[in-house]
Amino acid sequence: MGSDVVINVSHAKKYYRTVHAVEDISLQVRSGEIYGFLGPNGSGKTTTIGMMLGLIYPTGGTIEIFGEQITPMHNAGLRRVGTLMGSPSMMMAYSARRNMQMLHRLYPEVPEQRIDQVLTMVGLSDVNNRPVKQFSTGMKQRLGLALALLGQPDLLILDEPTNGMDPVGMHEIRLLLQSLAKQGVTIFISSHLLHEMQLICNRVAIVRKGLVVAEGKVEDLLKTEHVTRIKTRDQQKAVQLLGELVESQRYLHVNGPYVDVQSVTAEKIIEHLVAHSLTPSEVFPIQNNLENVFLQFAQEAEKGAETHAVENAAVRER
Ligand SMILES: Nc1ncnc2c1ncn2[C@@H]1O[C@H](COP(=O)(O)OP(=O)(O)OP(=O)(O)O)[C@@H](O)[C@H]1O
Repeated sequence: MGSDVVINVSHAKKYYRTVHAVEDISLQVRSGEIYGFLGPNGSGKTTTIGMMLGLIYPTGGTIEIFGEQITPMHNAGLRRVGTLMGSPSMMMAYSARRNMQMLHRLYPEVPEQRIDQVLTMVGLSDVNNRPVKQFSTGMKQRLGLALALLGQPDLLILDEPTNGMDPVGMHEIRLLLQSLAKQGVTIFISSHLLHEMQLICNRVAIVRKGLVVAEGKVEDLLKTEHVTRIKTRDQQKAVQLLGELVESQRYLHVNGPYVDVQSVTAEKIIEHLVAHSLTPSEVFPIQNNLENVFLQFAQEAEKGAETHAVENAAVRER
């Protein structure tokens, strides 16, 4: 393992009786990265983070943070980690500042002025004396982030930190995370908001049903063939015709009134549709996004599973 690897998850697995929450997840996060752990609800993100934080016993695999193995019995590697997971625990009747002061007792080595510094960083300095019970969900998330930052962590592990935030709040948190990364803090962040994460992450793992379906630098994952977005008066017919053009159905995505087509030139698309009397009303190139990447890999995995099932059935019939 390279010395700059901060998180090393190797074949992590978690089964709850018949539920395979995490099937097989491996990933490595390097120092100074903003690493996105992305996937839809129920794909195993929180369970994986629970294992990373030594809260859940893995069924299999290993997890190392700062080179130290993490299990519920061994969590020394978490000394340099700040976390935000679910609803952060805080005293609702107390102010944000008082909550920070209480946590500060656990960090005697951290100077007291860090409290103000962190409250300013998360944009809560103006309301720091208001009781937390008056805070909106987004403000509570900010305070959760402030609590996570108090101990000057080298690594932040955040589970859906922008939950309940409006677009302005999300933007501010994005800027904050980027500035922390610039200061050398490594950030591991889970989210189902692929568009949002595309804007800040250096690398991502996209998970689905407890498996990593795509992993790598965001720019590499997006660097696929160009995508053309088209609109016609008969979407069903367009999908059928375009299906004849593309090598695989995974290159076709229906997006509201549009169909996104990958791996075929706009000229070919127009020619084919016009030849079948379906002149498109709109044709324009779009920037690929992580959502398309996810859909593409998800369809591939689905197809793989179907083929597997058909093959198994064929074997059973023999
Ligand atoms: N303690 C548990 N017992 C049984 N099943 C569980 C348990 N915890 C999670 N699961 C199941 O494991 C799967 C993965 O859940 P997990 O919460 O890790 O996903 P997630 O990607 O974080 O989703 P979300 O964003 O909705 O929290 C889900 O099907 C969930 O119902």
